[in-house]
Amino acid sequence: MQSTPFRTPSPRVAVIGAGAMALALAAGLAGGDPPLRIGAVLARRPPAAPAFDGMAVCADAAGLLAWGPDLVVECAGHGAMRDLVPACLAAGVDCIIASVGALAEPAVLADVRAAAERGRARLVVPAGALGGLDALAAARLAGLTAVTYRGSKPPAAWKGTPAEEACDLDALERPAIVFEGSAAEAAARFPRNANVTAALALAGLGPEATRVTLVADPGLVANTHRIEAEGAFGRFVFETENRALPDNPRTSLLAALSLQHAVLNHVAPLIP
Ligand SMILES: NC(=O)C1=CN([C@@H]2O[C@H](COP(=O)(O)OP(=O)(O)OC[C@H]3O[C@@H](n4cnc5c(N)ncnc54)[C@H](OP(=O)(O)O)[C@@H]3O)[C@@H](O)[C@H]2O)C=CC1
Ligand SMILES: O=C([O-])CC(=O)C(=O)O
Repeated sequence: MQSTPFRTPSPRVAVIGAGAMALALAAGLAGGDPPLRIGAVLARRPPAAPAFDGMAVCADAAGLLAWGPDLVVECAGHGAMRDLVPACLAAGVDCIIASVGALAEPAVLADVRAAAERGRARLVVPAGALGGLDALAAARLAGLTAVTYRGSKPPAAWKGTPAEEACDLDALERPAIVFEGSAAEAAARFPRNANVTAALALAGLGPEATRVTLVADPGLVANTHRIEAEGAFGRFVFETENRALPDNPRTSLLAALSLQHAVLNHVAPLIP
C-alpha cells in the first residue's frame, strides 16, 4: 500500500458553499504539498469554477452525509451554519466553520454544542481573518479585564450592510465609524463582515463584554483588524493588514488560509 502523509489514507473532506472562500480553500488544498482534494461540495446550484471540477455536488445535508465525509468545512454564511452544521455534527462528522458569527446567538451556540455532544463530533472555530486568539484563549485562564476590537475595511467592503445608513460610502473622504457596540450585536448586524468578532468573543470575554468598533476607511486597501487585550497575564496588541480575496472584497485571504490550516491540522499527524 502506498504511504500517505495523512492520518487516514484518503481523507474525505467536503465543503459547504461555493463562493470566494470555498474556491480559495479548494485551490489552496489542491495546490499544497502534499495535495489534498476536496471531494464534495454542498451548493444551491452547480458551481462553475474549475476548482470544483470532479467534486460530488450535493443539494442538502442529507446528500452531503450520504457522500460520507470525515470532515465538513462550512464557508457559506450564517444561515448555512445554523441549518446545516448541526446535522453534520449530530451525525458524528467533525466541522470547521467560517461563519462563526452565527454562534454569537446563544440559542445557535447551544444547538451546535448539543449536536456535537450527540454525535461525539468536534466543532473547530478557526481564527479566520484574525490572529492572536491562541494567546487570548490562554490569557483567559488567568482572567481578562478588557478585550477591544477595531476592524477597518475600504468602503466597497461595507456595501449592502447597515454601514450604508451610517455614512455615504461612495463620498467618504476620511475614515467613518459605521458601528460601535458589543461583539454580539456586530456579529448579528454584519454577518458577512464581523464573524471575527464572534471568534474573538468565544476566545476571550464573551459576546456582550467584547467591545467592537467597525470603520469604513477610503484610505485603505487592506482589511485591517486590531485587537487589544488586558488581564492578569499583562497586555497584548495584535494587528493584521489583510489582502482581500480576488472574488470578494469583504473576505480576507487570511480567512481562507486559516480554514486551509485547520483542515491540514485535522488530517495530518503533525502540523506546526
Ligand atoms: N471567520 C472569518 O474570518 C470570516 C468568515 N466569513 C464567512 O464566510 C462566509 C463565506 O465567505 P465568502 O466565500 O467570501 O462569501 P461569498 O459570498 O463569496 O460566497 C458564499 C457562498 O455560499 C453559498 N451559500 C450561501 N448560503 C448557502 C446555503 N444555505 N447552502 C449552500 N450554499 C450557500 C453562496 O451561494 P449562492 O450563490 O447560492 O448564494 C455562495 O456560493 C461569509 O458569509 C461569512 O459568514 C467571511 C470572511 C471572514
Ligand atoms: O475577512 C475578513 O476580513 C473578516 C470578515 O469578513 C468577517 O469576519 O466576516
